[in-house]
Amino acid sequence: MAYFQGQNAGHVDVRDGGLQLMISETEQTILSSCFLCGAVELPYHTDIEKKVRQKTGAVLSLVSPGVVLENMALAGVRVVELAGLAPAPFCGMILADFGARVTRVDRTKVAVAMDTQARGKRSVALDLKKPQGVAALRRLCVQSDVLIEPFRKGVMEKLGLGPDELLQENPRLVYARLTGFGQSGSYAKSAGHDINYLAISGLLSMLGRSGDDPHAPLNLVADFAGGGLMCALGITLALLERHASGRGQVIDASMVEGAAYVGSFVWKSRAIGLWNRPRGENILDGGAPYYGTYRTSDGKHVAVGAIEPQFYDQLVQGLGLDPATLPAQMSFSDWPELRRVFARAFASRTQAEWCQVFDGTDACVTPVLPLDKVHTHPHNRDRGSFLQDDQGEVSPRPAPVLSRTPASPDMSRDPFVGEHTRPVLEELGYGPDEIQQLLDSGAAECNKLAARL
Ligand SMILES: C[C@H](CCC[C@@H](C)[C@H]1CC[C@H]2[C@@H]3[C@H](O)C[C@@H]4C[C@H](O)CC[C@]4(C)[C@H]3C[C@H](O)[C@]12C)C(=O)SCCNC(=O)CCNC(=O)[C@H](O)C(C)(C)COP(=O)(O)OP(=O)(O)OC[C@H]1O[C@@H](n2cnc3c(N)ncnc32)[C@H](O)[C@@H]1OP(=O)(O)O
Repeated sequence: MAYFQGQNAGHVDVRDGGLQLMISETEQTILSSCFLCGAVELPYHTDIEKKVRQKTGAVLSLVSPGVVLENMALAGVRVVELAGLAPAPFCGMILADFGARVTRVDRTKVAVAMDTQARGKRSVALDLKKPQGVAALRRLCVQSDVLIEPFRKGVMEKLGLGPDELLQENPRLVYARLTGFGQSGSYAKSAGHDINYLAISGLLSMLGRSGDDPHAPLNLVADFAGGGLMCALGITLALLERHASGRGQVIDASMVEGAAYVGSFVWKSRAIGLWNRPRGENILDGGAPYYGTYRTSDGKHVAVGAIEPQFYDQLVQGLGLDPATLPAQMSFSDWPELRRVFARAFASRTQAEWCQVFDGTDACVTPVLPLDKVHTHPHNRDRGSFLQDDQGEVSPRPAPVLSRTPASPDMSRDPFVGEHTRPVLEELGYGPDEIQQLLDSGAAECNKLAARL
């Protein structure tokens, strides 16, 4: 534990292998591994935080008289994310939020990155159809802990970048393959998107209103819950296991299976009769009048989840209804009538008025908030559940919150394609002439932020 008592730090510079803190005229070097372990007391300085976080994934927190440098959970983990569509970028963002250094490999000759989940990442542009581009990626993977590849089965093998090759060169590599259908099976080489994977998982057949066709909930379940998030879990598990074995492994992350796994409750609760009615007529799929949404007099909505009798009683009371005049809560055949009674009641007041009635009770009634209102709702505001980045964009904070080493997402602007090609190639040991040759051949591309005219 290195202390610098009471100094007003000049600034910090992070070099490979340690932190160099220039304090007034004295330069102090804190030798530590890249995996900054433990805590280091440092005098607080405004720009230290951003530099240290961006370079090491460690987070500074202000304590008197200095700051404590705590690693984020994934500090020191080096991730290569091959640019793909929504799921892989989400996986990369999760890892970056929790301290990993994520380098996204973009295609060259691409004006704008498709990655809208790019915070905290670096971007290198390599043409993997050129041998030098493949060679650069191989060198990057040798010096990395994780590779996330978002392509259909067989693409990486065609490029000579399959698991056999890369794990041969780096046996510690966690090689994550995020696909829709997995690395085997008759659909393995087929194109698809979230809704296709959700359909094959079985879950889509359960989603939708009574009498309507199956309806996918955005592209949340297969792409994100069963895809990017499940892949991040697999990577974390493999990294944990590597501490014991010292070896990497291949992760076959199929979004069909990830979505189905997320939905295990549906399979596991059929025996208790939770899903034995047609789609949209069960308790949790929109069938029950006490588990759904209702329009209020101002055209907004409230969500009702009053399942248990003791909560249902508070719902009825808050609505000002006489229980004696209502059919039994679990009388399936009376659910349409009960829904009409609730709908009439909710339509008599505004959303805000119903919040005054139900906030603080156990009636399980909450306002349906639009995206641009969630961060100002008192509950979310008090917890800081949504963040505003340097560009003013609001988005969810990383979850879950770790008490001692919480995620600290980088709130600066997203990288543009090829922004970090040169520094990354230098880190890999390429000299100026070699880098120039890569650029001249088109195997790599460096881009600078276009001047704002
Ligand atoms: C529902 C979601 C989809 C969300 C995506 C949307 C957010 C966006 C989709 C379309 C966008 C809009 C559109 O682009 C038009 C506008 C453009 C404008 O600029 C912005 C606004 C737009 C409206 C734009 C807005 C949005 O961005 C969109 C709406 C999902 O379900 S995503 C999940 C998809 N599935 C998977 O990820 C499973 C695994 N992957 C696959 O199965 C396949 O990759 C996939 C997705 C089927 C695509 O197949 P494809 O044939 O295209 O590729 P692959 O077979 O994987 O092969 C990759 C080839 O690329 C080569 N390659 C890769 N990296 C490099 C490199 N650095 N250099 C050179 N070459 C490279 C690789 O070698 C492969 O080449 P080959 O084909 O020759 O082997």
